[in-house]
Amino acid sequence: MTLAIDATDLEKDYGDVRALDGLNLSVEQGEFFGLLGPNGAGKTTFINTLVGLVRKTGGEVTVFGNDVEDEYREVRDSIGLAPQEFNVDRFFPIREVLMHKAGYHGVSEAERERRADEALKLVGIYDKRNTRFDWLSGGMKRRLLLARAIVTEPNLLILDEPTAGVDVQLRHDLWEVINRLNDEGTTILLTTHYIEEAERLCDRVAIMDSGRKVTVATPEELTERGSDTITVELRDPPASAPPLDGLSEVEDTRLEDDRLAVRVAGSGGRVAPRLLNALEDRGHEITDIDISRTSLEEIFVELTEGQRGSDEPDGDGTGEDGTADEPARLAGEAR
Ligand SMILES: Nc1ncnc2c1ncn2[C@@H]1O[C@H](COP(=O)(O)OP(=O)(O)OP(=O)(O)O)[C@@H](O)[C@H]1O
Repeated sequence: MTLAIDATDLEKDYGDVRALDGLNLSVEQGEFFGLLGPNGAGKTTFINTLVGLVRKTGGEVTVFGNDVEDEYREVRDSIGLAPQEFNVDRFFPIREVLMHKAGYHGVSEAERERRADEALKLVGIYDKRNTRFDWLSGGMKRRLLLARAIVTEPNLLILDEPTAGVDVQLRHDLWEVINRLNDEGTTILLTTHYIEEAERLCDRVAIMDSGRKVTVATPEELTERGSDTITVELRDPPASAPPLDGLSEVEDTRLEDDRLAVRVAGSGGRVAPRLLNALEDRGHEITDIDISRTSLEEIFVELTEGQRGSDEPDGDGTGEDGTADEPARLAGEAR
């Protein structure tokens, strides 16, 4: 099957700044694909290259087999984009904004109205249909961006930080809508700094840094790459940590009072039974056990931290859009 997105050795220079540095990335049709990376990794540049807002410097990229520059029209008609920035005609009632958008992509007049109403209902702002954009609340503006992206019924929906700065309820509402579209067959490309979002929604994620792909994997595969810590409480703790030579996964053991913390490569759940057996064989009585997993967030930091320090922080404790940084956001965003 033709790939939804296929980028080969993609490059983009903005003067001296190399935003995409030989990016190779492919997204299957029907996938829910996450694009993660610290600020300045090149995510928005990649998206803008797909939709024709940025001209690539080198390499190739196709969307459903169409070259993004030579077959610009076909590509643009197949994509719905909800951008990071609010770039909407501020003075028009939002229903008209959606109808203009549908009209631009060749949707008939009667159909435009139906599509606009359907999209507004889907994102939950139909009662605001006659309100102009700049009179909407921040959360409603995010909903509108999604409505505008889906009004053309695109095969590929691109969401550039769709939930930046929105409250938990709205985030969940948006996830529901996006998930439903994906279930119905729409390919989704999502960039986000919320790790929970990527973990929950995405079939696969690519981690980008400095214009390159660091890795592509399912969220589960990524967390498997980390270390888990098994903490065991012992009734009569020994003076020092017991040797665990038979367990090849063990990376480190620490004894603090009656608690033995054992760091293991991969899944702690898989190692725990053998660890308990080994300890019992040595005569230790176990009174409690706890397994803590490495989070995807920690893996992300590990994979991208080599690049830290190359960007200046934005200095005022807010992201680009002025929304407050939150602890759950990924490294890079909260710097
Ligand atoms: N129009 C532009 N002119 C010059 N440099 C640019 C332009 N747009 C982006 N850049 C630079 O290109 C690099 C990649 O930026 P990009 O916005 O693609 O990153 P990003 O991964 O989307 O970041 P964020 O997570 O902050 O949105 C950065 O160094 C940025 O400063």
